[in-house]
Amino acid sequence: MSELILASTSSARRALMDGLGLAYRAEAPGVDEVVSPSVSVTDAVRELAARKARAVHQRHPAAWVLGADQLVEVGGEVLSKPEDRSAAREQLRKLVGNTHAIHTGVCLLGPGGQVHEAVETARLTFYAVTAEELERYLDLNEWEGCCGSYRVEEAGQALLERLEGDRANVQGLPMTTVVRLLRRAGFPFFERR
Ligand SMILES: Nc1nc2c(ncn2[C@@H]2O[C@H](COP(=O)(O)OP(=O)(O)OP(=O)(O)O)[C@@H](O)[C@H]2O)c(=O)[nH]1
Repeated sequence: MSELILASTSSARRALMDGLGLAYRAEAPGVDEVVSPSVSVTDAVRELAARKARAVHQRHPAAWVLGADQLVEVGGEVLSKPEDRSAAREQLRKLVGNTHAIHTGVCLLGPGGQVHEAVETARLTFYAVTAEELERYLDLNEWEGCCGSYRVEEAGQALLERLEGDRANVQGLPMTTVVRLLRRAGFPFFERR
């Protein structure tokens, strides 16, 4: 099977792929993540995942390349990664006591131009916590590098009242879907090394 490359700088995405046990390596996509504001949030993550995969696939056309992109949607607003603590505070204020959607686009490009792609959505409801509790959570710095300013697999799970969907999707890769795409592409699992 051709080499598998994860077109990502995300440590959370690497951790999820490590768990799968397939041989792969990661490479930064190096693309700008700007899309037209007129594009729907699901089309935006689909396009950006494909853009990241294409950028790495152009450098390694004989490989399989997996790209992903994630955005949060709440009250009609789209959130990505916060620039700083105050931006993270603003994001979390919108999420607490509310239900938001996390959309993740994934795109798997193959050596012969094969394309397998999907967009997965999870819905999360957060407890209505006090401003003081929110400051304590911000002090943990879990907001850094995270779309929506929280980490569902770490202390941020204490904000989570209800989750509908794939928990791995919230972390950065909807692994149920990633496995489906990899199986469609013919990847063998549980190979003896
Ligand atoms: N650990 C963790 N990371 C999260 C969580 N929610 C979102 N993220 C991260 O937030 C980031 C979403 O932003 P993206 O623009 O899709 O990805 P990125 O971080 O720029 O990384 P690239 O794949 O290189 O584009 C990803 O790195 C996700 O792994 C979470 O609950 N836990």
